[in-house]
Amino acid sequence: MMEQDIAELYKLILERKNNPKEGSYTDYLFTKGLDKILKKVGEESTEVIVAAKNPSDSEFIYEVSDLLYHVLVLMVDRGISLDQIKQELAKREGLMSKTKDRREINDL
Ligand SMILES: N=c1c2ncn([C@@H]3O[C@H](COP(=O)(O)OP(=O)(O)OP(=O)(O)O)[C@@H](O)[C@H]3O)c2ncn1[C@@H]1O[C@H](COP(=O)(O)O)[C@@H](O)[C@H]1O
Repeated sequence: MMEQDIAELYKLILERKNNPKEGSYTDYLFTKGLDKILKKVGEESTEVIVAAKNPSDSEFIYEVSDLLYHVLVLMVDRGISLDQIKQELAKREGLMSKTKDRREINDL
């Protein structure tokens, strides 16, 4: 479900990139360009770090959502798809399980 929602948001952001919509914040970011998007990713990352130290779950969830959105905007701007991230993670899954097996062998 979560994966689907993120894919839907990615698609909508991509749609904004391809068909700019007046008044859209996403469009504003694409118009400002990469440096502005990077600044937002930096700011939102800091806000996640601050919120993580605060006991309020709702603030943390809010800031993670902001960061996630801005990272998706960055990916679209750089022309990177969700599938490319999935492939990288899947590759690691294979590598990690091999590393784990090796560790288990060394532990014998
Ligand atoms: N998920 C988001 C989302 N998360 C955060 N934001 C915006 O990110 C901004 C973060 O707030 P800040 O105070 O840090 O920034 P700001 O002062 O508004 O603006 P800056 O000048 O600092 O960039 C807010 O304006 C939020 O509206 C988002 N804007 C859009 N979306 C989704 O993106 C899709 C496309 O929406 P439009 O951009 O409206 O077309 C829709 O599904 C939206 O729900």
